[in-house]
Amino acid sequence: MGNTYMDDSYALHTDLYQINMTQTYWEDNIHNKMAVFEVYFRKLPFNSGYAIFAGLEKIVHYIENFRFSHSDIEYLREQIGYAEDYLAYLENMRFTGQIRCMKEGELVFANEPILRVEAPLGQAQIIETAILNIINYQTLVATKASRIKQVIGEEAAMEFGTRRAQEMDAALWGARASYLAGFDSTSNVRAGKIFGIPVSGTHAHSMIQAYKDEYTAFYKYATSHKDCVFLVDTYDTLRSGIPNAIKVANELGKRINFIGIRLDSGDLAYLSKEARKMLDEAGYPNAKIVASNDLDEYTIINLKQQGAKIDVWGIGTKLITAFDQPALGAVYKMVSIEGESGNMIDTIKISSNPEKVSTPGLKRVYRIINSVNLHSEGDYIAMENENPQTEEKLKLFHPVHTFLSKFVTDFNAVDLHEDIFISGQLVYELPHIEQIREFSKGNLSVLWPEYLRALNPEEYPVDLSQACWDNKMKNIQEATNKVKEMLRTR
Ligand SMILES: Nc1ncnc2c1ncn2[C@@H]1O[C@H](COP(=O)(O)OP(=O)(O)OP(=O)(O)O)[C@@H](O)[C@H]1O
Ligand SMILES: O=P(O)(O)OC[C@H]1O[C@H](OP(=O)(O)OP(=O)(O)O)[C@H](O)[C@@H]1O
Ligand SMILES: O=C(O)c1cccnc1
Repeated sequence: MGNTYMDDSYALHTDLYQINMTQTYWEDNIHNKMAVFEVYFRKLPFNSGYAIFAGLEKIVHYIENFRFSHSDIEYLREQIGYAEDYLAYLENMRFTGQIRCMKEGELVFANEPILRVEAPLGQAQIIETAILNIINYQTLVATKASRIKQVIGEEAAMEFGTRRAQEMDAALWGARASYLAGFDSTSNVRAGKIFGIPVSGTHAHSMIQAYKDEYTAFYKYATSHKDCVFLVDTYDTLRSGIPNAIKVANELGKRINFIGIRLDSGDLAYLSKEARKMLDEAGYPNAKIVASNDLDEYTIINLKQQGAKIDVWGIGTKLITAFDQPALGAVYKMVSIEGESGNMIDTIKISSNPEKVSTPGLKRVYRIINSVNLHSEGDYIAMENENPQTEEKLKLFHPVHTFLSKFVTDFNAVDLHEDIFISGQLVYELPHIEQIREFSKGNLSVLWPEYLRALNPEEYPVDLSQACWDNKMKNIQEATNKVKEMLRTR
C-alpha cells in the first residue's frame, strides 16, 4: 500500500527530537522564551581555502511557508500520539522571529556565523534540521563548483551531474549552486526553467548505438539540429569519431553550426591534442573540444599541465555529489537565551577540543578590507554592540593561538549579514541568480591567491574581537566552575 498521508508541507522535514524537545519546552512553558542560534561549520571542505555560501533562497521559501498541515497534525496525532493541546500549538506555529544571514555567493570560512536565528525557542528548535539540510548541501556544492571553475579559468564549464545526484532535489539545487558559483550552464532543463540558468548539452553514445554507424548518427543529428557537438569516442576516437564528425561538417557546410566534438573516455590530454590537429587541418580552427569523464579540479589541473587542448569542460558526478567530501558539517548552536527577567543570557557548549568550544552571545561578522590594496585582511567576529569601523587600529589575533596577531589601520569593515526576516516578515529582496553569480565572482577578487589555490591553501584569518574573546573566556570559566561546584556538592 502507498503512503496514507499527504506530503503537503515542509514543517515535518525535521528530526523527531526537535518536536520532542519542543514538547518539553511547551509543557514547561518556556517555548516562547527568545533563543538565538547560529549556523557555522568548523572546517572548510575539500581542504579548500574558502567556501561559497548557498542556500538562502530555499531557506526563505521554507520559512515563508512554514506551517504544519492538517495531514502533518493527523500523522503526529495518530502515529506519535502527542497530546491535543500540544498539537494545537504546533498547528498554529508560524515563524515570528528574526533571521540574519550572509548573501548567497558570499565567501565563508570556518567558525563564523553564516546565519542567525532569533526566535521563540520552540520555533527556533524545529527549523534547525531543514536549515542545516539546505545549507550543508548547497554550500558544499557551490564550494566544489567554485574550486573547479577556479582551475578551469575562462573556458566554459557545463554542469552534467543530474543523473548521479543524490535524488532529484539535489540535482536541481546542485545545478543552481554550481551556476551561482561560476559554472556557465546546466544540462538539467528543469533547473534551467525554474531558476533561469542557461541550459546546454551535446548527445550521448545511445544515439550512435541507435543508428549503429557513427556517420549516419551524426548526419541525422545535423539534419535536425543547427548547433552540433558530436560525441566522437563510441568506437574509435581518432580513426572513426573525429573523421566522421569532419565528414558531416564538410557535407552540411553552412547548413549547420559545427560547434565541435566531445571526448568522453581515454587519454583526454593526448586525444584532445590529436583532435585539435585534425580539426585545424580540416579547416575548423574554431571548432571546440569538449571533454567529460569523471573530471574534478585535480584532473583538470593535471590535464592542463599536460597541455590538453580542451575548450569546454563537462562535469557531473564529482561536482554534484561533492565526491571527495560528502558533508560540510555545518552546525546550529544556541548562543543565547532569554532569562527569568527577560534579559538575554549567553550560552556555551564546552568541548575538550578548543576548536569545538562554541562562541557565546549575539555577534556580527565583518570582513576587514584593506583600503589600500582592496584585499581582505581577515574576518572579524565582534559582539553585537561593537563597531570595528570606529577603531583607528584594529587588532586581529588568532582565537586559539592568541600570540599570532597583527594590527590593521586603513580598513573598511564590511558587515557580512543582511536582515532577512524581522518579526516573521520577509524584509529581504531575493536577488536574481545572475546578480548572485556576479557577486560571487567579485568576492573572489578580495582574496589573495594564496587562499584561492586548490592545493594546500593558506589559512584565512577568522578572528574574535577582544570583547568577544573575553566574553568566551568568561563563559568557559563559569561553565567549568559550575561543573566543579556540582562535583563538590555531590
Ligand atoms: N591524460 C590524463 N591525465 C590524467 N587523467 C586523465 C587523463 N585522461 C583521462 N583522465 C581521467 O582518468 C580517468 C579515466 O577513467 P576510466 O579509466 O574510467 O576512463 P576510460 O576507461 O577512459 O573511459 P570509460 O568511461 O569508457 O570507462 C577519468 O577520471 C579521466 O577524467
Ligand atoms: O563523468 P561525469 O563527470 O559524471 O559527467 C557526466 C557523464 O555522464 C555521461 O556518461 P554516462 O551516464 O553515459 O556514463 P559513462 O560515460 O560513465 O559510461 C557523460 O558521458 C559523462 O561522462
Ligand atoms: O549534454 C551532454 O553532453 C551531457 C549531459 C549530461 C550528462 N553527460 C553529458
